[in-house]
Amino acid sequence: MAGTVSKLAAPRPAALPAPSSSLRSTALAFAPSARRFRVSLSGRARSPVIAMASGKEGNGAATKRTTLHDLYELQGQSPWYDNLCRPVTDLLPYIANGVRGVTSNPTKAISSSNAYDDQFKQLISAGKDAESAYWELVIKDIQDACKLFEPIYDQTDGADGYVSVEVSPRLANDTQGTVEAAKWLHKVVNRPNVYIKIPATAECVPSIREVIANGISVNVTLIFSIARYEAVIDAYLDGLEASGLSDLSRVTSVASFFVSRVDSLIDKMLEKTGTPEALALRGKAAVAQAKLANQLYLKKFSGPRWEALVKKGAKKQRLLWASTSVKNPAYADTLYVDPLIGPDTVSTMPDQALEAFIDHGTVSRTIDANVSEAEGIYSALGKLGINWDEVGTQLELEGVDSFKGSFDSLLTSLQEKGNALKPATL
Ligand SMILES: O=C[C@H](O)COP(=O)(O)O
Repeated sequence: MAGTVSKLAAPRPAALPAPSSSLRSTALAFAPSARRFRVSLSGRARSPVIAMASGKEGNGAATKRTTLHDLYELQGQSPWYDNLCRPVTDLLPYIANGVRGVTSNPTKAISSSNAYDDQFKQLISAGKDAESAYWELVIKDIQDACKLFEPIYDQTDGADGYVSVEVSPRLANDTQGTVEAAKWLHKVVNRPNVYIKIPATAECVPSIREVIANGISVNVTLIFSIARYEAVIDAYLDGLEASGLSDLSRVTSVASFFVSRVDSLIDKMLEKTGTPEALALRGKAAVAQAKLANQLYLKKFSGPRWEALVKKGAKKQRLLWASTSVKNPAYADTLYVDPLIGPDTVSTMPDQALEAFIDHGTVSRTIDANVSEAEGIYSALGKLGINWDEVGTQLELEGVDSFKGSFDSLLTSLQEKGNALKPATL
């Protein structure tokens, strides 16, 4: 059973094109009852969706229309897939089922799969060191994925159909290093629909401004608080203004606001407080803050300053909901998707969230519903001692540390693997 479309759903905006028929021809019949994740030949956990896409269970039937198509066509929200790994052609059925962009985590992809082994061996044999080899593996995936999403990018005149790749997490506190890395990555990937991912750390907010000013499209990641989100929007606006470009239509950006991690941390704090009032607010902080972020977006992308940029073709920096998979099994599995639906937004979902939404998500405009309730929750949490800026700082530190940690450990393991290969191959 596909998810239901709300009777209140707005009519499809005329400007939004239907999914490409060529993309939709890929066979996939989603089976909501097929909950088991399988292990593919590459060793990576695959969802039933992917298994069918590989042809092992596909029946060659026409693509089934899903709630993902409704999400975009009825509500103007772009569903993206929060997972990019080899073979990149595994993305085709996702695209056919309504996915319109992809966020990547190369460290996770490479460390959990043996599909990179052959290219890695070739690179080491050719004399590359482990870190150069890492970037070549990443760049190949990103270029291949960009090609798959190019039709969406073209159909939407550069508004959608992006593939996002991060600069080295080791640079998360290095303003100029991040600028140089972003320029390099943009140049070597050399695709119009790549987003260079830069973290919203205090040090990298100026990098965002600089990279945008250089005409490079950016996915700003690791945003956890309203205060930092406002600084990110300002960096985007400043960068557009500083660019000197007469046509701003090809410099775009998404602001990745992390959702579930906010609840994970605040829930713990509320449990520590332990009062009935505190306990009643568990599972409510993340969505409330996200709704308020959207209010800020509406305010900042309006008025004379923004209108002057629109005259030069500027596109709004869309809010992208990240960290959308539910961490507390007691919560509804679409908790971080259903209440955050609205126009000109993106929701990037890993397999579990994507499948839950296809199966029983509700397509209805929710992002600007119950805003005063969200304000009430935000302020009640403040009165209970939750300091939103401190929550943002803690989550940012944890996020940066975790990305750096996995990057470092992958590079160590690639170095060991490379050293082990050398005697046999050189
Ligand atoms: O979209 C964001 C990242 O993939 C992180 O998600 P996560 O908070 O579920 O780890």
